[in-house]
Amino acid sequence: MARGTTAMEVRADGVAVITISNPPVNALSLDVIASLQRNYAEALGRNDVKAIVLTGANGRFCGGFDIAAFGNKPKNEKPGSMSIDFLTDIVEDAHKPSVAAIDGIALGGGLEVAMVCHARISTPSAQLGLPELQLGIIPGMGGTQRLPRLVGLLKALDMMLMSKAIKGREAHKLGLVDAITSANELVNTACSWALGIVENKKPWFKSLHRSDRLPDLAEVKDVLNFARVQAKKKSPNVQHPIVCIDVIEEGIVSGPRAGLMKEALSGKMLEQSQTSKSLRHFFFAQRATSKIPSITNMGLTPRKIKKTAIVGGGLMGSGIATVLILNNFKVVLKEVNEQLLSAGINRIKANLQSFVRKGQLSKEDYEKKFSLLCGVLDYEQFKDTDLVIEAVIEDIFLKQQIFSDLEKHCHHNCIFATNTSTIDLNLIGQKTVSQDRVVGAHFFSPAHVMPLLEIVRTQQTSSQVIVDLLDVAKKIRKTPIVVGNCTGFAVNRVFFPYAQAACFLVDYGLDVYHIDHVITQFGMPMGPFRLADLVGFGVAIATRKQYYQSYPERCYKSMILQILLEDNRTGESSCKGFYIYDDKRKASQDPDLRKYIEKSRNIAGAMQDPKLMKLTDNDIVEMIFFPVVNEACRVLDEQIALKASDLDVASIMGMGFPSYRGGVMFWADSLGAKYVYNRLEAWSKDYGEFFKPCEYLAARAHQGASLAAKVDSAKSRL
Ligand SMILES: C[C@H](O)CC(=O)SCCNC(=O)CCNC(=O)[C@H](O)C(C)(C)COP(=O)(O)OP(=O)(O)OC[C@H]1O[C@@H](n2cnc3c(N)ncnc32)[C@H](O)[C@@H]1OP(=O)(O)O
Repeated sequence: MARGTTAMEVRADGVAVITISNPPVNALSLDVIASLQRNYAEALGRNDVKAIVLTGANGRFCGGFDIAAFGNKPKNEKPGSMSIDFLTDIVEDAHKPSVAAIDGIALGGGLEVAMVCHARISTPSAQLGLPELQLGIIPGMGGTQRLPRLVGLLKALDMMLMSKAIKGREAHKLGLVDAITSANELVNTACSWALGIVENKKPWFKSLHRSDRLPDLAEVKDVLNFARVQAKKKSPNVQHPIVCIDVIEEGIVSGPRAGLMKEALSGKMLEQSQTSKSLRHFFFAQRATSKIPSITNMGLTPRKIKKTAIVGGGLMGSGIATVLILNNFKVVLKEVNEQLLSAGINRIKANLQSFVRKGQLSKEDYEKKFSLLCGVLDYEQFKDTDLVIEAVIEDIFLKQQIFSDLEKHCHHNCIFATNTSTIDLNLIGQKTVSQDRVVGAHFFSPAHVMPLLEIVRTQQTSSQVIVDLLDVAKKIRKTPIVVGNCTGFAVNRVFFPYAQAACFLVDYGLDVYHIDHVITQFGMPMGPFRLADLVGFGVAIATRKQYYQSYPERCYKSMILQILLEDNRTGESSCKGFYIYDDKRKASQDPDLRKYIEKSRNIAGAMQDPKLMKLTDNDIVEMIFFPVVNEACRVLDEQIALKASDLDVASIMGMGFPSYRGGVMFWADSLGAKYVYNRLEAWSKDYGEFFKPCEYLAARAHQGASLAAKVDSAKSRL
C-alpha cells in the first residue's frame, strides 16, 4: 500500500493546487515524493496552468521527510537528485511560480520544499523549523542553503543548531514567509499571490539566489567559527552539528550549488551514522511508550481530571504541583503544619519565577497559574478531587495511613497515585479497599523540569486509571512509560548497579574523579560520584537498602557512602561529599577523599587489582554500564517493562543517558548481545555474582538475537 500521495486540482483561475496527503503529519514518503514529481511534471506541461500552490491536507502542511523511510532509500540514489535535479532545477527554476500555503507545521523537508517555492503564505500559529539535527542528520533538500538566505545567518544557525521552530507570525517578521492569513483564507490568498507573481505584481524570488541577508565573508567566517566552538562544547561526541556548519559555509563561500552538493553528500554519509540511527530510534521510541497493548487499544477514553491534590509539599511535591498548575490543573497542596505548607508554597513560587526569569512565562501568566494553587492543612478540600498524588517521605507506614485517609475523604472515582521511587505499591495500598485506583506516578527530580513520568501499575490497577494517567502525562507534557510493580520499578531498578559498579571499581583501586571523567566523556551529564553527591548520601543509602533486601545476590556492598556520612559528608547539600563545593555549588576535587577510600578498601578487603588498574576508558564504561544492561534484561524478562525501547526512553529521559547512543538497550545492541554477555561472564568469574549475566541475556547471546527481541517465556507482572 502506498504511504501517502499528493492530489492536484486545477482551478478555473489557472492555479494548480497540489495537496500533500499522508496522515497524520503529511510526511514526505518516497510515494509522496514520486507523486509530487508527477504532479509537477503535469502542471508545468499543461497550458491551462499558470501557477502552482503547494499545501497540506487537514491543516498540516508537512512534517518533513518520512523518518521511517531513511533506510528504504534506493542504495544507488544519485546525490542531489531531489534537492538539485528536482527541487532546484525543476521547481525553483520553473517558468511557472510556486507558492506554499502553510498551516499547522512546516518542519524539515516540509519547510525545505516551502523555501524552494517563490513565496510562502502562512497562518500565524503555524510552526516552521528545521529540526533535522535532532535526528543526527543535517537539513537536506537545500535547507542549509536557503534558510540563511531568507532569515540571515545568525537566525538560521540558531534555528538549525538548536532545532528551534518559530511561529508563522515571527517567520513573517523575519521574511521567511511573505504574508500571514487565517486558515480559511490560506489557499485563496496563496492562489492570488501566485497569480500576482505571474502578472509581475508580486516579486518572483528564488531563495537560492538571494544574498542580501548574508553578512560579508569575513563576518561569515567569524560567526561560523564561533558556532563551531559552541557546538563542540555542547556536543563533543557527535559530528553532525559541525558538518552542518561546514555545509553552510561551503554554500556561502563557494556558491549555493556547491553548497547543495556538499549538503547532499554529507547528508547521505550522516544518515548511515550510528548517531543518526540512534536518534531516529529515540524519536519513534518516545512515541511508542504510550501504546500499551490491552489498555490503549481497548476503546477507553480518558476521564476529565479537573482538580488534583498533592500530599506533601517537599521538593518532589512542590515540583509536581508546579508542573500541574503550569499546565492549567487546579492543585490542592496539603501539608501537616503552617510552616511546612508555606515552605512548599514558596518553593512553587520560586519554581514559577524561574520560568518567568527564562522568559518562558509572562508575569500575568505567573499570577494566573499561581491562582490555581490552594494550600490546606486538612482533607476538607479533597472531596471533589479527581487525582491525588502522595509525595511524602519514603515511609511505608505513613503512606499507608495517608492512603486510608484518602479513601475516607475522596470520592469513589478519585485516583490515588504515589510518587514513591522504590516502595512496593501493594504495600502502600494495603490498607485500602480501592486497590484498582492505586497507581504509581513516579516523577523524576526536579519534577517541573525532568521530562519522564513512570506510571506504575499493580495487578489490580484498572486500565481506566492507566488511560487517565497517560492523558495527564500528555497534558503536562511528560513522556510516560508504563511499568510493573517491583522494588525500584523499571528506571531506578535498571540503574541501581550503576553506582554499585562505580564503587566496586574504586574499592579495587580506581580513582573516583577519573571514573566520573570517563563517564561524562561517554556522554552522561555527570559521573556516578557527582550524582551521588547531588542526590545526597542519606537518600542513596536508604534506597540502596531496598535493593540489598530485594536483590541480595547481585548487589555490591561498598561502605564508602556510609564512611563519608559518618564524618558528616552528606553530599552537595553539606558542601562535602566525594567533591567539595563552594558557595556557588561549584564542585572541586578533594585530596582528603583518599583517607575515606582507603578505609572503604580495607573494609572490603579489596586489593588493587593489576587487571583492573589496566582498564581503558572504554573498559570502565562497559564495567559500569553492562551491569545496568544486565538488570534491564531482567526487567524485560519479568515484563516489568513492556519493551526494550521503553527502557531506552527511560534511560535517556530519566537518567541522562546520551540520546545519540539511542538509550541503554539500543547502545548494548549496537555492541551485540554476545559481546555484552562474554564480558559480563568473564568478570563474573573474577569478581562474582554482581556481574553474572542473567538468563535473558544469555539466551539472546547464544541465539545471536538482539536484546530488544520479543520474549515468549516471561512471566508477566503486569
Ligand atoms: C530531507 C529532510 O531534511 C529530512 C527531514 O525532513 S527529517 C524530518 C524532519 N521533521 C521532523 O523532525 C519532525 C518530526 N515530527 C515532529 O516533531 C512531531 O511529530 C510533529 C511536531 C510533526 C507532530 O507532533 P504531534 O502532533 O505531537 O504528533 P506525534 O505523536 O509526534 O506524531 C504523530 C505521528 O506521526 C509520526 N511522525 C511525525 N513526524 C514524522 C515524520 N517526519 N516522518 C514519519 N513519521 C512522522 C509519529 O511517529 C507519530 O506516529 P504514530 O502515531 O504512529 O506514533
